Amino acid sequence: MRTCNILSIAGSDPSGGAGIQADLKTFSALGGYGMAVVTALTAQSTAGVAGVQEVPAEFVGSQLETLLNDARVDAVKIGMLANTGVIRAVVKALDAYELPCVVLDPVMVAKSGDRLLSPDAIDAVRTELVPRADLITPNLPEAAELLGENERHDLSSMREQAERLVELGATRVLLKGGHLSGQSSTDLLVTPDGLTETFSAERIATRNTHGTGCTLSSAIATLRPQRRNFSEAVREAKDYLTEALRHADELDAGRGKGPVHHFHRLWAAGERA
Ligand SMILES: Nc1ncnc2c1ncn2[C@@H]1O[C@H](COP(=O)(O)OP(=O)(O)OP(=O)(O)O)[C@@H](O)[C@H]1O
Ligand SMILES: Cc1ncc(CO)c(N)n1
Repeated sequence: MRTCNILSIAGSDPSGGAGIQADLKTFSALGGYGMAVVTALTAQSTAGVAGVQEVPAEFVGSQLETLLNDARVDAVKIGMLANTGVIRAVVKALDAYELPCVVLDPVMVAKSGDRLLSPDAIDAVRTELVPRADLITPNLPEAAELLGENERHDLSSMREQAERLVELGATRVLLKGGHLSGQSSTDLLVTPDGLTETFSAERIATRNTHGTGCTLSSAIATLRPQRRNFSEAVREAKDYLTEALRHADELDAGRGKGPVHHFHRLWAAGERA
């Protein structure tokens, strides 16, 4: 099978734990070929975000047009978009090039608490981007923001919120439970036929969870074209993330909330030997 091209449209995280850096590592680790359109530079470490320099929307559009006039793309992962202008440039490209397998991580706030999306851009995410995605992967605060509701922390309310996000126009919703507490870390997938599937993994006892959301959405985007359906891709993406979390404490990438450990599965398993 030919190698899949996976495009990340996201912000840069110099610490390598989140954003395009995490996305590209994930694409490679799972056998994809990574491409990246940068929407914003952040001055960021494991300790937090010191500043954001947004890429002008026209230049995001120019990056997309230049790339997509040349390259075939099998799946897209969308992360930090910063503002409404950038969202519109991305929407334009999604429509013009009819991009397949769009996984939208509606990034709003970093784990450190710093804002990565202007509050006045939430409406454009909700009305223009959510309906164009094949899958959205909000965490609990992002789901609440998109719905204009309070944040909920129990599985039955999560299911109701995921269903309301489908009513809002999302094709599929993976509502992530990383912000819950307990022995396991559970995410809920609601599909277009209204079915809910639960994905549970052992909760790894580590403070190094920087970029878990970026890693999960990128893993799903990489695996979906290589698997039969989203359900299989999500299951395997979560296994990959849990393994990356299990090895996170082996890294020494800063003194704050460190990144998860991406490693090349094919090489690690000796399959290329
Ligand atoms: N300690 C943990 N052990 C196992 N899985 C975890 C843990 N923390 C988060 N996860 C999983 O990581 C994925 C991302 O969830 P989370 O809700 O933390 O995303 P996020 O807040 O968008 O992440 P970020 O903003 O750091 O990119 C989910 O599949 C969640 O279940
Ligand atoms: C650039 C970037 N994208 C996404 C996240 C999500 O945590 C982050 N911290 N930084």
